[in-house]
Amino acid sequence: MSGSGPSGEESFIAALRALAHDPGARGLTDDAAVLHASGALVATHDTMVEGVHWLAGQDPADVAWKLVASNLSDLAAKTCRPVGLLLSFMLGDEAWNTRFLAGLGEALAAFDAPLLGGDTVSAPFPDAPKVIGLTALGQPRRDPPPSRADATAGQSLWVTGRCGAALAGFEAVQAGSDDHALTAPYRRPVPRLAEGQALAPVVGAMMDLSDGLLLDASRMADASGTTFAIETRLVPIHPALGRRRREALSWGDDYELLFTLPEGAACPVDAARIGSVLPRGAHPLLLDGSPPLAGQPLGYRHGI
Ligand SMILES: Nc1ncnc2c1ncn2[C@@H]1O[C@H](COP(=O)(O)OP(=O)(O)O)[C@@H](O)[C@H]1O
Ligand SMILES: Cc1ncc(C[n+]2csc(CCOP(=O)(O)OP(=O)(O)O)c2C)c(N)n1
Ligand SMILES: [Mg+2]
Repeated sequence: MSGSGPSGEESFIAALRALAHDPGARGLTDDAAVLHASGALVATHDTMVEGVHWLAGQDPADVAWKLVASNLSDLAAKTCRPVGLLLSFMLGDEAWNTRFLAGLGEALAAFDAPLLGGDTVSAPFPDAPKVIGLTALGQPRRDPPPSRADATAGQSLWVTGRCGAALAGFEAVQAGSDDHALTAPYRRPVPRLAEGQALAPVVGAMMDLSDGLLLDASRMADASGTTFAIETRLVPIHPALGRRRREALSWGDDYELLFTLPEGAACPVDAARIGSVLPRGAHPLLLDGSPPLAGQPLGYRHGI
């Protein structure tokens, strides 16, 4: 250590040590973590950017929670239990770092996810927009785990939860609401880990939603070379979005599971049947029998 007291980086890593109990983390004192894997490992990474994924004034504890939850949602879609997380963190002021650590600790405990390591860097100037990332590793219940490409004609199409819950929460946060039940789906989404694992024996294709049901469904249809016929009235919608169904289906940030089941198979988790898989036609999606109107966004896409 140079200088007198600990740096922001050293203080932050010291605080992280209290959250990194897994022996593989080596007390966050080594160059790298060590995993003893038997069988397949699933790996995913998601980045979050201030102003893109969260509002500047939000509680950093919620930001930490959502970073963990959005990554674990990808693991859930591959039927995994989490076996390790690696955090990429940009330091803020002391209060920001402290609240982030609090939310991180809550999420690690809630989802039984071991923190194994990561990296901590300074911001280039005070109040620079933050960029944070997380890598998540998981062990799937099934090998190979389900893919986005595993949908076949004749299967039924299902989704967990209610679309539009995150948009309703986002608008409430923007409006300064302190209604925690309304804002929670945006601030603190809960990854469908138990559902993903319970679906392992029976599921066909599976993916997690993040960019909006319509865009993600069209990606799954494309990946599997099929067409998805969705009956939009069957999609559960958050009551606050009752009159804005199309937005609820395309805004995104609802970390739910979209999956297919063999025709006639019973669904082992709480989910809604929203349509069926057809042989590939001219379009990836049919909504109530017709392709979506051109020019209306299907979901959230970066860089446009
Ligand atoms: N910068 C990158 N480097 C390597 N692979 C990437 C990068 N960005 C995205 N991918 C890969 O592209 C695929 C689609 O990514 P994405 O749309 O972000 O998936 P998800 O919605 O599940 O996070 C994934 O396999 C992901 O790993
Ligand atoms: C401040 C703010 N504005 C807008 C949104 C909406 N939004 C931003 S990114 C995104 C989609 C999910 O993020 P992405 O990086 O595409 O996740 P991935 O698909 O890689 O899991 C949504 C719905 C938000 N979450 N927060
Ligand atoms: Mg991604």
